[in-house]
Amino acid sequence: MKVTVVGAGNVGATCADVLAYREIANEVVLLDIKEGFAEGKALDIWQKAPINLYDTRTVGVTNDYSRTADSDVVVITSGLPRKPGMSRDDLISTNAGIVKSVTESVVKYSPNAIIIVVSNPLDVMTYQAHLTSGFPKTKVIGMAGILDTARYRAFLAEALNCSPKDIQAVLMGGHGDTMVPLPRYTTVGGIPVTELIDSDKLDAIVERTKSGGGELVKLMGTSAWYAPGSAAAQMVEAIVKDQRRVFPVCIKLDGEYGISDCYLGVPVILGKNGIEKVIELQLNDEEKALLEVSRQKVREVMDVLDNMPAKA
Ligand SMILES: NC(=O)C1=CN([C@@H]2O[C@H](COP(=O)(O)OP(=O)(O)OC[C@H]3O[C@@H](n4cnc5c(N)ncnc54)[C@H](O)[C@@H]3O)[C@@H](O)[C@H]2O)C=CC1
Ligand SMILES: O=C([O-])CC(=O)C(=O)O
Repeated sequence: MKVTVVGAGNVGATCADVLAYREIANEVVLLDIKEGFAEGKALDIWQKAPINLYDTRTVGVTNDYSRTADSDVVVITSGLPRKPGMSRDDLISTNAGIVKSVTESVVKYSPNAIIIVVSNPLDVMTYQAHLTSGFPKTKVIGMAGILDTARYRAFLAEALNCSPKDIQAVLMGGHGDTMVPLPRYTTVGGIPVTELIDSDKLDAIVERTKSGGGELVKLMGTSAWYAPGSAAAQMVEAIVKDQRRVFPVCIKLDGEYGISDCYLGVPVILGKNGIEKVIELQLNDEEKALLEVSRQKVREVMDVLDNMPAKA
């Protein structure tokens, strides 16, 4: 299996590293526009192989897409990260052009790839890549839900003083402050979380999750990369090993949840064909209302893209 990661910055290099040391792919091509940058990162990851004992080949290239030819999966992380004081949506004018040009080059050389978008604003950059690629919607998907649920699970594990491994959760909606964590679908070793924690504490964790990306931007001056890079690698793994994992993933909705023509995170089964199935939960009225707020927010940013020149 061959995987390309576009963008050798913080998230892209972390993703490539996880793909390599966990031997998720046979070959990982890391590509960046900055001369020598991806070559250096890929060489560094390769030089770690004798220490960490893996044999995935990592190759770095500067903008040479011919080297990415026939990739099974392509992860797009190229684009600006936000700085303190910015929202993810503020990145749209720069990142839409980057995601568009990268997608054009990717599809030229890997017409059968599954594309995982990471660049922000995530839901709308998934829209951009879907539009530009012309691929079926099951093969152009966005990474956010695994990261957002991981943050939620990590916060819960801390509050309950238990292993994060035992916390199962699902979250829906856009990758922004209107995301919809779902306590009703959260369990700890099979026990409903609501039986283990006060509702005030749970509400505080839900709120912290929603602004989890911003918390890290404030601390570091740029956005997170360890958990995002690992989350993208986990999606690649589900696809290349046809694991049929159940994850929240951003896709285009066409009637599911009563929503059409919008890119949002929903639980899916992820396997060798990309999205194998969208899982439709029986949301209650409160959850439906929260999802509708999130849909409206993403739709507003999709409209911004729709009004940008040459979006397709
Ligand atoms: N979906 C999610 O949950 C997350 C999304 N992100 C997003 O991922 C993106 C990358 O973040 P970082 O890796 O921290 O940024 P970074 O600045 O460390 O890396 C971005 C890389 O993209 C490269 N690049 C720019 N234009 C390019 C082009 N046309 N072709 C190839 N490479 C190009 C840059 O040279 C740079 O090396 C940002 O948009 C960020 O907001 C970050 C974390 C989580
Ligand atoms: O917060 C950001 O800008 C990056 C991101 O999407 C995240 O870490 O959730």
